[in-house]
Amino acid sequence: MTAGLVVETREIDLGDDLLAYADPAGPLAWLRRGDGIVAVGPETARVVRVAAGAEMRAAALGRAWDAIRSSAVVDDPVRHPGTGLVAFAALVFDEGSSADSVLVVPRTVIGRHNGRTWITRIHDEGAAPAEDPAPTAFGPHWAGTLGPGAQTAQGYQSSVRAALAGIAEGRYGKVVLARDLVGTVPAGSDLRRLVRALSTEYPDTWAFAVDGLIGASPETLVTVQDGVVTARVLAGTTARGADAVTDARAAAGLADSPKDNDEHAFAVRSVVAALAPHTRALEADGGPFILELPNLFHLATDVRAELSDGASALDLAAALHPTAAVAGTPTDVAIAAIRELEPFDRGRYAGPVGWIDAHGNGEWAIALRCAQFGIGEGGSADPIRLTAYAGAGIVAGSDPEAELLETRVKFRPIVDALA
Ligand SMILES: C=C(O[C@@H]1C=C(C(=O)O)C=C[C@H]1O)C(=O)O
Repeated sequence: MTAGLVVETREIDLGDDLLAYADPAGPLAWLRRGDGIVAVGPETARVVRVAAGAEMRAAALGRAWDAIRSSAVVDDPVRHPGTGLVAFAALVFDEGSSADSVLVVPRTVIGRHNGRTWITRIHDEGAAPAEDPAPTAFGPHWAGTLGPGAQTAQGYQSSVRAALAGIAEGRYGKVVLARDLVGTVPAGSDLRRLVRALSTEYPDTWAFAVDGLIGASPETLVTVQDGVVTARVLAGTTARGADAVTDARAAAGLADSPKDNDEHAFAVRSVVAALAPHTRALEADGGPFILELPNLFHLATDVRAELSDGASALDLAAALHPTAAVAGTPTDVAIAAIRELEPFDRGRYAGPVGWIDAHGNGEWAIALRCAQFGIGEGGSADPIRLTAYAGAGIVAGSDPEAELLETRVKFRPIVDALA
């Protein structure tokens, strides 16, 4: 193990756009309505990758993070969640995935919260701290291509029918099935443009970019801020209407749908059960409310609690994952059904993505409405490959065609941003 890290946070004035400081080829960012944290440039202080193995990957990352933070010397007069030593991370959905779970400590981080902006410099003991950061102009606009992946539209509907048979046989109550789209973006594309487009178009989501996983998730897996824990459960979805009348009808239909309310109740129960051992004064909103996104409506429930055992945001993300919103119920049977019915590896899609600081604060979303870019995979002249994913919860009464259409609407943020 190398020497510890030296960390220094200071308040500074920054322009409006934190993304302008990020690495165009591999942005590292977590943003919502302009607030959040962004790594300056490509340089990192530590990168931990965990491949499939005997140990749960979140536990391995947690241990690595404990070692990094316990040997760090931190000077942080700002003392705000996300200041001081901080890491971005993205974890795989399925422990058996051939993708890595990853934790990245950048060399320089800038952040903004409620009008305060700061910079954190992180370097090895004895090394020089990073220079003052400078924004770089965005590269030219680019467009990507996207087409069918391993799971075609036909294949998806067959998998939904197979899941309905599994539900009818009583093997599981709910399973979330996804499909994939694959494509490319031109070599040298400024990927910050995608992050910016997603965060502008979908302001009520977490826009994230971690190790090539880029998306805009409406679903908060968990946040921890000075001992307060929150989560936002989404399950139950319908596309927005084309005009005011059909839009209102769609929202009312969702609110009244027994199928969607059942599906939602499954998901809320799984979150409450996972948080209960680590919290007290756990409150889930009375009934679900309708969350309005530009492309669809979701049934949503906000959960809030006080941390009772000192668990970190990463610990809680690991305890919560996979929720019924992205796996199904019972969890282990649903995971087995996903392995059988999805002809691709989810990688980090539907896994936890977020950040953690040295005090255990953090914000984590479920990696939805996203694509994994193969940054650094080919030569610098090769197009960058990407895989996008979207899924839908299958319960008794689900219609294969309606579920296919739901995935199409969920792809829209990424598809539009690549057009
Ligand atoms: C699986 C996805 O979304 C999840 C499934 C939902 C549903 O089935 O209604 C709603 C929100 C998410 O929890 C996805 O976006 O890919």
